Order: sequence, then structure tokens, then C-alpha cells
Amino acid sequence: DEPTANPRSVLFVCLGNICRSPIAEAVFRQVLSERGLLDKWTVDSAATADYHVGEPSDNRAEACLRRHGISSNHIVRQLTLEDFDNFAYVIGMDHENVKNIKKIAPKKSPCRVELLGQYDPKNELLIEDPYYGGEAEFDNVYDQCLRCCRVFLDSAE
Ligand SMILES: N#Cc1ccccc1-c1cc(NCCCN2CCCCC2)c2ccccc2n1
Repeated sequence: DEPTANPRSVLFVCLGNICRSPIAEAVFRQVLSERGLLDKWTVDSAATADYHVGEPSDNRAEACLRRHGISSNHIVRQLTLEDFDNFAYVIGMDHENVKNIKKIAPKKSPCRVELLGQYDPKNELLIEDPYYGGEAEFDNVYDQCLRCCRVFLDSAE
């Protein structure tokens, strides 16, 4: 029968895969690296929309990561059906992302579809789209992702 995904595998998802989910991916990798767990985990990110497929992350997201000492070279890709066989977790940033993820998820998938904010110790459930925002909004996305990724890793390890 179907091989199950590596339990240490996570795909972060947002609308365009140029702001929130690349930041979440890079922050989670940084947390893994700090704990010596980078080689145990499979980490990736994807978009629900096709607006920017093939492009790099938004330069405001890359600048935000650089401000926090993290470099990332990312190319936008869209979520696919295969992702639900390859990742144990598919994690969205807001309710629209989760709704769109569930629209293409197979009925019987063992994959866990969750909101990253459910892991926030400060209980900010939604990681809002910063597309029309500035540095402050991107730094808030970073802070939320860092808080949530630490708790998510504790819960999944
Ligand atoms: N949509 C919305 C929306 C609503 C509230 C806050 C942000 C956004 C917003 C808008 C974007 N692109 C502008 C519109 C794109 N076009 C929409 C109609 C189809 C053709 C493409 C984004 C692009 C990348 C990542 C996040 C984005 N987020």
C-alpha cells in the first residue's frame, strides 16, 4: 500500500509563495539548524495561486530575512496533489490558504493540514498577508513564524 511521508517533513503554504511561506520555510530551517536537526527534516514551501510561479521571493521578504541574518534563494512553485504524499504536514498561514489546500487535498490523505498560527504561544492565530504592507508587517510575519516554528518543532520531534 501507499508509503507514508517522512514524519519529519513540512510544506509551508500561502497565496503567492513570495512572502509568508518562504519566510516560514527559511525560519524553520534556521531553527532546525540551531538544534542540529537540519538533515533529519524535509522543508519546502508552495503557493495556492499561480501568480508568481518561477519567480524569486518578494524582495521585501528577502530583505526581512537578511535583517535577521538569514539568506534564502527561493523559486516560487504551486502546491500539487503529489505534495500530500510527500509531506506529513502541509501548513497554511490563514483560513483562505487552508481552504484552498483542502480543495486539492485527496479525501483519504494522512497528511496533516494545519494553520501555522495554531502553534503561536501568543495565540495570534492568523499570519496575515503582508503584500500591501511594509517592513513592519514583514517583521511581524517573521516574529510570528519564529514563535510558531519553535513550538511546531517541539510538538513534532
Ligand atoms: N489577491 C489579493 C490580496 C488581497 C488582500 C491582501 C493581499 C492580496 C494579494 C494580492 C497579490 N497580488 C495582486 C493581485 C494579483 N492578481 C489577483 C487576480 C488574479 C491575477 C493576480 C498577491 C501576490 C502575491 C502574494 C500575495 C498577494 N496578496
